[in-house]
Amino acid sequence: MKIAIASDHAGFPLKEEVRDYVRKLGHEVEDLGAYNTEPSDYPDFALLVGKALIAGTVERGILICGSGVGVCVAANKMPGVRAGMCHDTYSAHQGVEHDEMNVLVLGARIIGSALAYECVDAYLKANFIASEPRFVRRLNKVKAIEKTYMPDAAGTTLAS
Ligand SMILES: O=C[C@H](O)[C@H](O)[C@H](O)COP(=O)(O)O
Repeated sequence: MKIAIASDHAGFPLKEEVRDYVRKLGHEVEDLGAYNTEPSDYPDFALLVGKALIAGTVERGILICGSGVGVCVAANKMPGVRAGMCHDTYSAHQGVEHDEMNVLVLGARIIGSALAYECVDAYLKANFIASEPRFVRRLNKVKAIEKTYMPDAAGTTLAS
């Protein structure tokens, strides 16, 4: 798969490790920064990953900040982006299988790299279970909310 990864300064050390790990798994990774620990603003990086998803240049995203909260909130402001903060492997695969999560969010000040790798593994191996009507019904409801409250974004959302 093609994956976009980005972090702010707080997420930078973990982002470097996760990026290398994802490449080792055989995926193509687009590293959208940050490129050092100089103080930066997490929305800038959430925006870059969201834009790559919306443009269709990547299939999935990974975002990292200090807690994970900031990039998660910011990414979910973009149509078609379904970001979930997962610090356990169950959420990391279930979020894709049930909710078609397309951005995995990690908090670099919360988890260590070993658990982060396992979460990334679970996330990247998982697929949305489109044959399950209840998951599709719920996802369509999420999309309907998006359409209602982001009407100006109609047409810019991701194809699912
Ligand atoms: O949710 C926000 C993120 O965790 C940021 O990474 C965090 O606020 C950065 O904190 P500081 O500017 O104190 O390094």
